Amino acid sequence: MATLAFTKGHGTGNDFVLYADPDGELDLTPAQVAAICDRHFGVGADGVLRAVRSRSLPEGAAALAEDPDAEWFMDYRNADGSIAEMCGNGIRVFTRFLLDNGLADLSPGETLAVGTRSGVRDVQLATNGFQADLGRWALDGGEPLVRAKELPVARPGLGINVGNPHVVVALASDEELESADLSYIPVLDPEPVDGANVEFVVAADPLVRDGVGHIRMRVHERGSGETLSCGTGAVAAALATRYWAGEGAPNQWRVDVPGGTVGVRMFAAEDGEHVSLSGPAELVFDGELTV
Ligand SMILES: N[C@@H](CCC[C@H](N)C(=O)O)C(=O)O
Repeated sequence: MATLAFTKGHGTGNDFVLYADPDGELDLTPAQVAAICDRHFGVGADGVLRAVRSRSLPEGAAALAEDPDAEWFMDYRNADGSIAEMCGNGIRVFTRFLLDNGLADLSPGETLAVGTRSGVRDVQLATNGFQADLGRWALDGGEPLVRAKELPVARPGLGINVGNPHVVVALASDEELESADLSYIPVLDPEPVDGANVEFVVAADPLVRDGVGHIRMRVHERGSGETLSCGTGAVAAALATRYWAGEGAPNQWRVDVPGGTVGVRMFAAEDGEHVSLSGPAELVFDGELTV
């Protein structure tokens, strides 16, 4: 038995249990993660974020090779204990956790390099919290049909990879968005080998105002179920909507999710187009667990 000092935090309602494990001594099992995330018998969360020094875990070697400044690695687990490559809301909450615990510094205009399983991601302070450069993205995963409970017909989705896999589906109205029952896992046909997070999106009316695109979204996350927000999902949803809107569609987006609002921006970088995500990050309380 060990004592685990943890912090509960969230980004637009996507909530996490965070703990510092600088030397990589407390790698929770999938069953332990699932027990901690259980909303009735545990702390309750959509996932667990372990702050571990990149030099202290095998995946950290690739992060340090990519950027020697990536001292900290965000070891992310979904609520069911499964590993995911990336978490867009998580990286902002992770950064807040590092800063508030004196484990890292970040001044305006500076960048904090964070190791993740999808590569090193650069985080900066932003007016609404933090902004993370999620790097390159790809139309990847085809166009599976998506069936969700309470939606009358199957819809074509669009597969997008932003470090982790997503399928984005356009719905016709807010009524459709609200009536979808996401307590059931959406059925994808064909089913991606590694599964996918599924985003249901409705365009605001007007879609673009003052050069900023505006959409509303709900999500069913792989390994966590319906959540109040998914940062990488918001990024995938904005990318898919821009793709569907065609030429002239904006590179800046506001994405409303049940837990709040995040911002998405597409921009040119040396190695091609990158996409960034901005939004709030809050730490709510500290506690101790016996694991
Ligand atoms: N909530 C996250 C995404 C977490 C990982 C996802 N469930 C997966 O399995 O890929 C976000 O804010 O991006």
